[in-house]
Amino acid sequence: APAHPLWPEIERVTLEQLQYARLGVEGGVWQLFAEDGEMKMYKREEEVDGLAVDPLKAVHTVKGVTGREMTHYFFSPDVRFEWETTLEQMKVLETIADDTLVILQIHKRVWPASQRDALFWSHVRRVPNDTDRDAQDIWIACNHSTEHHEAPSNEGKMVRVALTVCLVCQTSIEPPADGGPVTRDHLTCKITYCSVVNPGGWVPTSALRAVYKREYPKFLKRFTQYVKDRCDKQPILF
Ligand SMILES: CCCc1ccc(-c2ccc(S(=O)(=O)CCO)cc2)cc1[C@H]1C[C@H]1c1ccccn1
Repeated sequence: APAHPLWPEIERVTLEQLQYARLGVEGGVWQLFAEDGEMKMYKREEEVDGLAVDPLKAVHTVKGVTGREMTHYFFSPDVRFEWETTLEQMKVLETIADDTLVILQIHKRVWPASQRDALFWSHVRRVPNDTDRDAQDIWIACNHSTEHHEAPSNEGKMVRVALTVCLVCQTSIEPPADGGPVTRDHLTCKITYCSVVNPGGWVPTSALRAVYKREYPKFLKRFTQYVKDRCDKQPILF
């Protein structure tokens, strides 16, 4: 593993997020707040110092793509502006490895919140499926707030959010009955997207919850459609 000061935290948080995502939405603590076809979005209403920091968990099933493809496009900074509509600026501050970056993002102002930025490490990895041997490997992309000497101290111009986000994907293949080649029609990707965003500065709780209710379903729907469109007619990446 690369000898980088962040590496132990990246390893720990990524594996913690994988376990957290795999818990699903049991326990009756998750409140379904949005549904669109296969996509189901849940939240828990929590406040930290009077700030709404509502953990979010979404589950979705997408046909025709693999978990590797889904997490690749989520991780890749080169395509982020294609699907992330709330992004205003983005800078890769450090490339720790080809699967690990430090990124500074400035998000568009989302009324009534003032403009915010997010500084986080971003990591993507394949995790062998330890429960079901003949299943495909699991892929996880994880973004977690960090400090970085390269990040311009925005002299109080911007409020910095704290976030932990993961996208966990499990691919299944239903091989064609006639023994023919596996095509995208035989692929199903089960996705769990988890996010906890601390807005970093006070936002009216009801207004922030209205923003989440509007932005998160739009975000996940747009992102997954973007990946389907990108992968269509392309060779499958397992
Ligand atoms: C006051 C807080 C503003 C605010 C800052 C940031 C984010 C946010 C940042 C990163 C990620 S991601 O999943 O890592 C994809 C890479 O961008 C998702 C969400 C969300 C909100 C809140 C506004 C909500 C929202 C939710 C979903 C998409 C966009 N915005």
